[in-house]
Amino acid sequence: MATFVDQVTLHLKAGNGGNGCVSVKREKFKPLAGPDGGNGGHGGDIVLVSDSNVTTLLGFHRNPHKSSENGGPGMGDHRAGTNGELMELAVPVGTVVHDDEGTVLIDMNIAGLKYVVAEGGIGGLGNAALSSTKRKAPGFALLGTPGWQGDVQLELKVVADVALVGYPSAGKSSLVAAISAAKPKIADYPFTTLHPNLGVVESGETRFTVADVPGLIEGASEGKGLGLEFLRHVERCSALLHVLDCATLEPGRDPLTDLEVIQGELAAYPVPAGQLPLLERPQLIVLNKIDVPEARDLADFVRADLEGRGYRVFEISAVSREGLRELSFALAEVVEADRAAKAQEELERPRIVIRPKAVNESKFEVTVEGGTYGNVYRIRGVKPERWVVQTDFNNEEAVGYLADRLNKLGVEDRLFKAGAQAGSTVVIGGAGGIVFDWEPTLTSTAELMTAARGTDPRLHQSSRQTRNERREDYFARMDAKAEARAELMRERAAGLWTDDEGFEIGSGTDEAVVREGDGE
Ligand SMILES: Nc1nc2c(ncn2[C@@H]2O[C@H](COP(=O)(O)OP(=O)(O)OP(=O)(O)O)[C@@H](O)[C@H]2O)c(=O)[nH]1
Ligand SMILES: [Mg+2]
Repeated sequence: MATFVDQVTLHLKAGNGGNGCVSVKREKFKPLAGPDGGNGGHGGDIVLVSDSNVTTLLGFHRNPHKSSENGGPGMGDHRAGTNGELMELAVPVGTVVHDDEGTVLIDMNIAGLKYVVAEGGIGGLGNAALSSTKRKAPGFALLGTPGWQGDVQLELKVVADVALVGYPSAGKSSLVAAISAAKPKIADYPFTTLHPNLGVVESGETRFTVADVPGLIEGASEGKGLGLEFLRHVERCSALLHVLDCATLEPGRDPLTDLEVIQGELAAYPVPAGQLPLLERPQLIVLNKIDVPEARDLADFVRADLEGRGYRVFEISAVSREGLRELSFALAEVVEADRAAKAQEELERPRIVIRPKAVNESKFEVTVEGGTYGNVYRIRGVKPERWVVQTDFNNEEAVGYLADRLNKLGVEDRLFKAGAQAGSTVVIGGAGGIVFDWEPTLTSTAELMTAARGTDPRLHQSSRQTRNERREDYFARMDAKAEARAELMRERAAGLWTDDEGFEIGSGTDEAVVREGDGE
């Protein structure tokens, strides 16, 4: 399917985000008048746009490397860096986008779809934006993150404006060869054409594509021959061109019967939702092989009949090239009209923008991997990984800020739960992620429970009571109190009792006991 399925691998590099700026405002009598470093600009996205005026991926074959603009760096005096310009790449309607593992990212099956295929990097915050009541003049700024970089595959299954349909050996391949520069295989046995061929026709100002496909036979819609396979490929054509063989010697065949059989097959073909049934599209008819005298007679004979049914009819010969000019002009006209109609439709339809599916950004995973020097705790997650990229590790304040952010997200707690201790090896990110020795910050719960290096506090829980032990304690206390109370009562009855604090001891003391028990 070499010529029909157009495939190209794009090497994309979206713009990087600009770095934030560290700057302190200086005034004449106020040398340190607060931070004023501006934010870096965002890198430009690379966006695919399905456009019905584009018919091939040819342009990308010649130029598969695409990169969008970087964001500018932030500057002093609160000046933000410029955002990188977005790059739009127009692709034909029907382009299917795959990632480099072959997973379909999107099928750009209608005009006007926009798909962010490579996201630009995020601009880093400047120190002005990072200042808070706690951190009045940050001595650091965030770095811009790199834009998405990688390969995607574009695959175009259908680019035919005009689909040539007809019986085997009607002369479809010959016709494509005659009106375009395509050089399909031509032979006079059935099903010569095993794969669809595509030819580009230039007629006046108009450039359009014609698809030559394996011949149809009766029963094609039920799977006979190669026809059905082909029909899948012309689902999106704007017009059908029936190629009728006027020189066939096969019994039971003549142009009118052939047309009816082919139309019967086309009618039975289920087009996908949202697309016009094949037979409701413009249909033109060529009566081929009129270089053969009997064929010309037959063509003259059936022409009126076909025109009477409302078709535009062209008598041609793919061999002698008779009638080809008029045919090309007529096809160009039909294609132009269809494009104009589609363009109008596009104008009326709001553009649809599809972003790559949003991952849950605040989620992250901690996994434990065994290593030569003990366990390695790996953190994977959009946010932690981005924050690392944004951090200038030469700047201690910036590293401290990273630790704060990770802590706030709950990374420390999770590390602790996974069994990490002070000094454990922690990696943020996949291969090439940053590696560091973990030092829990003071505010994390981890710190509260952290024990000396080499011990695990959770293994030493003997000092904590079990439920049963606490219950025994409780009853023991109860008994002691009851005993003490009984003793006091005895003493009071004996007139011996004096209370230091002046409280009357009576049944009310029970309350205190109950309240104490609540906490258990
Ligand atoms: N005399 C004459 N022969 C033609 C003409 N067009 C095609 N042929 C012959 O018809 C035979 C079949 O032509 P193809 O172009 O392969 O026909 P096809 O419709 O592509 O056939 P399939 O691919 O099998 O469906 C070949 O031998 C061609 O030389 C024509 O205008 N005049
Ligand atoms: Mg052919």
